[in-house]
Amino acid sequence: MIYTVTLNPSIDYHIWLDAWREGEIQQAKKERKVAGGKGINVSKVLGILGMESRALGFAGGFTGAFIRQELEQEGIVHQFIQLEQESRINLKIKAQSETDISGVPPHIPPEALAALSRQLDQLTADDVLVLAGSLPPGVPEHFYQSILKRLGPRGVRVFLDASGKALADSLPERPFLIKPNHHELGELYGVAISTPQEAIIYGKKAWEAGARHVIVSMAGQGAVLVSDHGVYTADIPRQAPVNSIGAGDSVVAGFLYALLQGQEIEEAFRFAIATGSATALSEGFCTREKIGELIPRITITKVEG
Ligand SMILES: Nc1ncnc2c1ncn2[C@@H]1O[C@H](COP(=O)(O)OP(=O)(O)OP(=O)(O)O)[C@@H](O)[C@H]1O
Ligand SMILES: O=P(O)(O)OC[C@@]1(O)O[C@H](CO)[C@@H](O)[C@@H]1O
Repeated sequence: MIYTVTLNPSIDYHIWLDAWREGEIQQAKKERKVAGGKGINVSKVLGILGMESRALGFAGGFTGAFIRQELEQEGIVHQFIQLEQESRINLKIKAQSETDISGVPPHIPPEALAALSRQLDQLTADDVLVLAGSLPPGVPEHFYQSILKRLGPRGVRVFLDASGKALADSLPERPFLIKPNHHELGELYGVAISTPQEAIIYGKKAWEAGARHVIVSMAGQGAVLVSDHGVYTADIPRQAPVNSIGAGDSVVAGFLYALLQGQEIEEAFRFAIATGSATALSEGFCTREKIGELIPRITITKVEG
Protein backbone atom coordinates (compact mmCIF):
# COMPACT_ATOMS: atom_id res chain seq x y z
CA MET A 1 0.00 0.00 0.00
CA ILE A 2 1.05 3.60 -0.58
CA TYR A 3 0.62 5.85 2.47
CA THR A 4 0.78 9.63 2.19
CA VAL A 5 1.33 11.74 5.30
CA THR A 6 0.15 15.35 5.48
CA LEU A 7 0.98 16.71 8.92
CA ASN A 8 -0.35 20.16 8.08
CA PRO A 9 -3.29 19.83 5.66
CA SER A 10 -5.44 22.77 4.64
CA ILE A 11 -8.48 23.95 2.85
CA ASP A 12 -6.94 25.67 -0.16
CA TYR A 13 -9.15 28.66 -0.90
CA HIS A 14 -8.38 29.73 -4.47
CA ILE A 15 -9.69 33.14 -5.41
CA TRP A 16 -9.50 34.91 -8.78
CA LEU A 17 -9.34 38.73 -8.94
CA ASP A 18 -9.17 41.06 -11.94
CA ALA A 19 -6.20 42.71 -10.32
CA TRP A 20 -4.70 42.83 -6.84
CA ARG A 21 -5.26 46.31 -5.34
CA GLU A 22 -3.93 46.75 -1.82
CA GLY A 23 -6.21 48.42 0.72
CA GLU A 24 -9.40 48.12 -1.39
CA ILE A 25 -12.54 46.02 -1.09
CA GLN A 26 -12.62 43.83 -4.16
CA GLN A 27 -15.10 41.38 -5.64
CA ALA A 28 -13.76 37.95 -6.57
CA LYS A 29 -14.51 36.72 -10.11
CA LYS A 30 -14.34 33.08 -9.13
CA GLU A 31 -13.45 30.89 -6.16
CA ARG A 32 -12.67 27.25 -5.41
CA LYS A 33 -12.28 25.49 -2.06
CA VAL A 34 -10.41 22.20 -2.05
CA ALA A 35 -8.70 19.91 0.43
CA GLY A 36 -4.99 20.71 0.19
CA GLY A 37 -1.60 19.87 1.58
CA LYS A 38 1.21 18.13 -0.21
CA GLY A 39 0.55 14.52 0.85
CA ILE A 40 -3.16 14.88 0.11
CA ASN A 41 -2.33 16.24 -3.34
CA VAL A 42 -0.09 13.24 -4.00
CA SER A 43 -3.01 10.94 -3.03
CA LYS A 44 -5.34 12.88 -5.34
CA VAL A 45 -2.99 12.61 -8.33
CA LEU A 46 -2.37 8.90 -7.65
CA GLY A 47 -6.18 8.54 -7.65
CA ILE A 48 -6.39 10.28 -11.05
CA LEU A 49 -3.79 7.79 -12.31
CA GLY A 50 -5.87 4.90 -10.95
CA MET A 51 -3.56 4.01 -8.06
CA GLU A 52 -4.91 3.51 -4.55
CA SER A 53 -3.30 5.19 -1.55
CA ARG A 54 -4.20 5.87 2.07
CA ALA A 55 -3.99 9.43 3.42
CA LEU A 56 -2.65 9.92 6.96
CA GLY A 57 -1.96 12.99 9.06
CA PHE A 58 -3.82 15.31 11.40
CA ALA A 59 -7.15 17.08 10.84
CA GLY A 60 -9.47 19.01 13.13
CA GLY A 61 -12.41 21.38 13.33
CA PHE A 62 -14.82 22.26 10.49
CA THR A 63 -11.86 22.54 8.14
CA GLY A 64 -10.74 19.02 9.06
CA ALA A 65 -14.30 17.75 8.47
CA PHE A 66 -14.28 19.41 5.02
CA ILE A 67 -10.95 17.75 4.18
CA ARG A 68 -12.17 14.29 5.22
CA GLN A 69 -15.44 14.70 3.34
CA GLU A 70 -13.74 15.75 0.11
CA LEU A 71 -11.35 12.82 0.24
CA GLU A 72 -14.29 10.45 0.75
CA GLN A 73 -16.05 11.98 -2.27
CA GLU A 74 -12.91 11.34 -4.31
CA GLY A 75 -12.70 7.75 -3.09
CA ILE A 76 -9.45 8.29 -1.14
CA VAL A 77 -9.26 6.24 2.03
CA HIS A 78 -8.01 8.31 4.97
CA GLN A 79 -7.09 7.71 8.61
CA PHE A 80 -6.43 11.22 9.92
CA ILE A 81 -5.83 11.62 13.64
CA GLN A 82 -8.53 13.90 15.06
CA LEU A 83 -7.37 17.24 16.50
CA GLU A 84 -9.30 19.60 18.72
CA GLN A 85 -7.90 22.65 16.95
CA GLU A 86 -8.88 23.50 13.39
CA SER A 87 -6.80 22.62 10.37
CA ARG A 88 -5.63 25.74 8.53
CA ILE A 89 -7.00 27.57 5.50
CA ASN A 90 -4.46 28.56 2.83
CA LEU A 91 -5.36 31.42 0.56
CA LYS A 92 -4.23 31.28 -3.09
CA ILE A 93 -4.87 34.61 -4.78
CA LYS A 94 -4.72 34.66 -8.57
CA ALA A 95 -4.42 38.16 -10.03
CA GLN A 96 -1.55 39.67 -12.07
CA SER A 97 0.57 37.09 -10.29
CA GLU A 98 -0.13 34.35 -7.75
CA THR A 99 0.11 35.13 -4.02
CA ASP A 100 -0.13 32.42 -1.34
CA ILE A 101 -1.04 33.19 2.26
CA SER A 102 -0.81 30.17 4.54
CA GLY A 103 -3.19 30.17 7.52
CA VAL A 104 -2.22 29.60 11.13
CA PRO A 105 -1.69 25.87 11.72
CA PRO A 106 -3.07 23.96 14.72
CA HIS A 107 -0.77 22.81 17.52
CA ILE A 108 -0.20 19.06 17.50
CA PRO A 109 -0.41 17.55 21.00
CA PRO A 110 2.05 14.74 21.95
CA GLU A 111 -0.72 12.10 22.07
CA ALA A 112 -1.70 12.85 18.44
CA LEU A 113 1.93 12.55 17.38
CA ALA A 114 2.23 9.24 19.24
CA ALA A 115 -0.96 7.96 17.52
CA LEU A 116 0.50 8.76 14.09
CA SER A 117 3.79 7.06 15.02
CA ARG A 118 1.83 3.93 15.97
CA GLN A 119 0.10 3.93 12.57
CA LEU A 120 3.45 4.27 10.80
CA ASP A 121 4.99 1.49 12.86
CA GLN A 122 2.61 -0.95 11.08
CA LEU A 123 4.30 -0.38 7.71
CA THR A 124 6.35 -3.15 6.10
CA ALA A 125 8.71 -3.57 3.14
CA ASP A 126 5.65 -3.92 0.83
CA ASP A 127 4.65 -0.34 1.61
CA VAL A 128 5.68 3.02 0.19
CA LEU A 129 5.49 6.14 2.34
CA VAL A 130 5.18 9.71 1.09
CA LEU A 131 6.08 12.36 3.70
CA ALA A 132 5.21 15.75 2.28
CA GLY A 133 4.80 19.31 3.46
CA SER A 134 5.47 21.56 6.40
CA LEU A 135 5.58 20.58 10.06
CA PRO A 136 2.94 22.26 12.24
CA PRO A 137 3.89 23.44 15.75
CA GLY A 138 4.26 20.59 18.22
CA VAL A 139 5.92 18.34 15.61
CA PRO A 140 9.67 18.25 16.26
CA GLU A 141 11.90 19.33 13.40
CA HIS A 142 13.53 15.89 13.32
CA PHE A 143 10.17 14.07 12.90
CA TYR A 144 10.72 13.09 9.23
CA GLN A 145 14.27 12.03 10.06
CA SER A 146 13.09 9.82 12.93
CA ILE A 147 10.46 8.14 10.70
CA LEU A 148 13.12 7.45 8.07
CA LYS A 149 15.42 6.03 10.75
CA ARG A 150 12.74 3.64 11.96
CA LEU A 151 11.20 2.59 8.64
CA GLY A 152 14.18 2.74 6.28
CA PRO A 153 15.91 -0.35 7.77
CA ARG A 154 12.59 -2.25 7.46
CA GLY A 155 12.65 -1.72 3.70
CA VAL A 156 9.89 0.90 3.46
CA ARG A 157 10.63 3.21 0.52
CA VAL A 158 10.19 6.80 1.66
CA PHE A 159 9.45 9.66 -0.77
CA LEU A 160 10.18 12.94 1.02
CA ASP A 161 9.00 16.39 -0.04
CA ALA A 162 10.28 18.71 2.68
CA SER A 163 12.50 21.74 2.97
CA GLY A 164 14.91 23.43 5.38
CA LYS A 165 16.23 21.58 8.41
CA ALA A 166 13.61 18.79 8.13
CA LEU A 167 15.09 17.97 4.71
CA ALA A 168 18.76 18.52 5.60
CA ASP A 169 18.61 16.23 8.65
CA SER A 170 16.81 13.50 6.69
CA LEU A 171 19.39 13.10 3.91
CA PRO A 172 21.74 10.71 5.80
CA GLU A 173 18.74 8.38 6.39
CA ARG A 174 18.68 7.68 2.64
CA PRO A 175 15.19 8.71 1.53
CA PHE A 176 14.28 7.00 -1.76
CA LEU A 177 13.32 10.35 -3.34
CA ILE A 178 13.54 13.99 -2.42
CA LYS A 179 11.93 16.64 -4.63
CA PRO A 180 13.04 20.13 -3.67
CA ASN A 181 12.33 22.93 -6.10
CA HIS A 182 15.38 24.97 -7.08
CA HIS A 183 14.68 27.60 -4.39
CA GLU A 184 14.45 24.96 -1.65
CA LEU A 185 17.63 23.22 -2.85
CA GLY A 186 19.43 26.59 -2.96
CA GLU A 187 18.26 27.37 0.58
CA LEU A 188 19.70 24.03 1.74
CA TYR A 189 23.19 25.01 0.56
CA GLY A 190 22.96 28.80 1.07
CA VAL A 191 23.13 29.61 -2.67
CA ALA A 192 20.79 30.89 -5.38
CA ILE A 193 20.11 28.28 -8.09
CA SER A 194 18.77 29.56 -11.38
CA THR A 195 19.99 27.17 -14.10
CA PRO A 196 19.78 23.38 -14.59
CA GLN A 197 23.61 23.28 -14.47
CA GLU A 198 23.58 24.79 -10.98
CA ALA A 199 20.73 22.45 -9.97
CA ILE A 200 22.92 19.49 -11.03
CA ILE A 201 25.84 20.67 -8.86
CA TYR A 202 23.70 20.96 -5.72
CA GLY A 203 21.42 18.00 -6.58
CA LYS A 204 24.60 15.89 -6.59
CA LYS A 205 25.50 17.18 -3.13
CA ALA A 206 22.09 16.06 -1.82
CA TRP A 207 22.59 12.67 -3.52
CA GLU A 208 26.07 12.33 -1.99
CA ALA A 209 24.54 13.22 1.39
CA GLY A 210 22.27 10.16 1.06
CA ALA A 211 19.12 10.77 -1.04
CA ARG A 212 18.87 7.97 -3.60
CA HIS A 213 16.93 10.01 -6.18
CA VAL A 214 16.93 13.80 -6.24
CA ILE A 215 14.45 15.54 -8.53
CA VAL A 216 15.02 19.28 -8.57
CA SER A 217 11.92 20.87 -10.06
CA MET A 218 12.45 24.22 -11.75
CA ALA A 219 8.90 25.33 -12.61
CA GLY A 220 8.78 26.41 -16.29
CA GLN A 221 12.44 25.39 -16.77
CA GLY A 222 11.67 21.69 -16.27
CA ALA A 223 13.72 19.58 -13.88
CA VAL A 224 16.92 17.71 -13.11
CA LEU A 225 17.26 14.16 -11.78
CA VAL A 226 20.36 12.94 -9.94
CA SER A 227 20.35 9.23 -9.05
CA ASP A 228 22.43 6.05 -8.87
CA HIS A 229 21.48 5.57 -12.55
CA GLY A 230 23.00 8.86 -13.68
CA VAL A 231 22.12 12.52 -14.10
CA TYR A 232 19.27 13.61 -16.39
CA THR A 233 17.64 16.86 -17.43
CA ALA A 234 14.02 17.29 -18.54
CA ASP A 235 13.14 20.06 -21.00
CA ILE A 236 9.49 20.99 -21.19
CA PRO A 237 7.44 22.98 -23.70
CA ARG A 238 7.53 26.68 -22.76
CA GLN A 239 4.01 27.81 -21.84
CA ALA A 240 2.51 30.18 -19.28
CA PRO A 241 1.24 28.18 -16.27
CA VAL A 242 -2.50 28.07 -15.62
CA ASN A 243 -2.02 26.93 -12.02
CA SER A 244 1.20 26.01 -10.32
CA ILE A 245 -0.34 24.81 -7.03
CA GLY A 246 0.28 21.09 -6.70
CA ALA A 247 2.57 20.84 -9.75
CA GLY A 248 5.44 19.67 -7.54
CA ASP A 249 3.19 17.16 -5.76
CA SER A 250 2.15 15.87 -9.19
CA VAL A 251 5.82 15.24 -10.03
CA VAL A 252 6.17 13.12 -6.86
CA ALA A 253 2.96 11.18 -7.63
CA GLY A 254 3.93 10.68 -11.29
CA PHE A 255 7.39 9.34 -10.42
CA LEU A 256 6.00 6.98 -7.78
CA TYR A 257 3.26 5.74 -10.12
CA ALA A 258 5.64 5.15 -13.05
CA LEU A 259 8.21 3.27 -10.92
CA LEU A 260 5.51 1.04 -9.41
CA GLN A 261 4.30 0.34 -12.95
CA GLY A 262 7.79 -1.00 -13.66
CA GLN A 263 9.02 1.85 -15.86
CA GLU A 264 12.78 2.39 -16.20
CA ILE A 265 14.21 5.45 -14.49
CA GLU A 266 14.39 7.63 -17.63
CA GLU A 267 10.77 6.93 -18.59
CA ALA A 268 9.62 7.35 -14.98
CA PHE A 269 11.31 10.76 -14.92
CA ARG A 270 9.61 11.73 -18.19
CA PHE A 271 6.25 10.59 -16.82
CA ALA A 272 6.81 12.53 -13.57
CA ILE A 273 7.59 15.77 -15.39
CA ALA A 274 4.68 15.29 -17.79
CA THR A 275 2.41 14.84 -14.75
CA GLY A 276 3.77 18.02 -13.11
CA SER A 277 3.41 20.02 -16.31
CA ALA A 278 -0.08 18.64 -16.94
CA THR A 279 -1.10 20.05 -13.55
CA ALA A 280 0.69 23.37 -14.15
CA LEU A 281 -1.15 23.73 -17.46
CA SER A 282 -4.61 22.80 -16.09
CA GLU A 283 -6.98 24.63 -13.79
CA GLY A 284 -7.13 21.85 -11.20
CA PHE A 285 -4.95 18.75 -11.32
CA CYS A 286 -3.64 16.90 -14.34
CA THR A 287 -5.73 14.47 -16.37
CA ARG A 288 -4.44 11.26 -17.95
CA GLU A 289 -5.25 12.76 -21.34
CA LYS A 290 -3.15 15.88 -20.71
CA ILE A 291 -0.24 13.76 -19.42
CA GLY A 292 -0.45 11.63 -22.58
CA GLU A 293 -0.37 14.78 -24.74
CA LEU A 294 2.74 16.10 -22.95
CA ILE A 295 4.84 12.91 -22.75
CA PRO A 296 6.17 13.12 -26.34
CA ARG A 297 6.93 16.84 -25.89
CA ILE A 298 9.32 16.31 -22.97
CA THR A 299 12.98 15.86 -23.82
CA ILE A 300 15.03 13.80 -21.38
CA THR A 301 18.81 14.03 -21.76
CA LYS A 302 21.28 11.85 -19.90
CA VAL A 303 24.06 14.26 -19.06
CA GLU A 304 26.25 12.02 -16.86
CA GLY A 305 26.66 8.44 -15.69
N1 LIG B 1 5.03 27.06 -16.68
C1 LIG B 1 5.11 25.74 -16.67
N2 LIG B 1 5.00 25.06 -17.84
C2 LIG B 1 5.10 23.72 -17.86
N3 LIG B 1 5.34 22.97 -16.78
C3 LIG B 1 5.46 23.59 -15.60
C4 LIG B 1 5.35 25.00 -15.46
N4 LIG B 1 5.51 25.31 -14.13
C5 LIG B 1 5.69 24.13 -13.49
N5 LIG B 1 5.68 23.11 -14.35
C6 LIG B 1 5.87 21.67 -14.08
O1 LIG B 1 5.66 21.39 -12.72
C7 LIG B 1 6.85 20.86 -12.12
C8 LIG B 1 6.94 21.33 -10.69
O2 LIG B 1 6.96 22.74 -10.66
P1 LIG B 1 7.64 23.58 -9.49
O3 LIG B 1 9.11 23.52 -9.63
O4 LIG B 1 6.99 24.93 -9.53
O5 LIG B 1 7.23 22.74 -8.19
P2 LIG B 1 6.93 23.20 -6.70
O6 LIG B 1 7.59 24.51 -6.42
O7 LIG B 1 7.26 22.05 -5.83
O8 LIG B 1 5.36 23.39 -6.78
P3 LIG B 1 4.21 23.30 -5.64
O9 LIG B 1 4.87 23.41 -4.29
O10 LIG B 1 3.32 24.45 -5.96
O11 LIG B 1 3.52 22.00 -5.85
C9 LIG B 1 8.00 21.32 -13.04
O12 LIG B 1 9.10 20.45 -12.95
C10 LIG B 1 7.30 21.25 -14.40
O13 LIG B 1 7.27 19.92 -14.87
O1 LIG C 1 2.83 24.78 3.91
P1 LIG C 1 3.20 23.52 3.16
O2 LIG C 1 2.76 22.30 3.88
O3 LIG C 1 4.63 23.47 2.76
O4 LIG C 1 2.42 23.58 1.77
C1 LIG C 1 1.02 23.60 1.74
C2 LIG C 1 0.52 23.85 0.33
O5 LIG C 1 0.85 25.15 -0.14
O6 LIG C 1 1.15 22.92 -0.54
C3 LIG C 1 0.23 22.42 -1.49
C4 LIG C 1 0.79 22.60 -2.88
O7 LIG C 1 2.00 21.90 -3.01
C5 LIG C 1 -1.07 23.15 -1.25
O8 LIG C 1 -2.16 22.31 -1.46
C6 LIG C 1 -0.98 23.61 0.18
O9 LIG C 1 -1.75 24.76 0.45
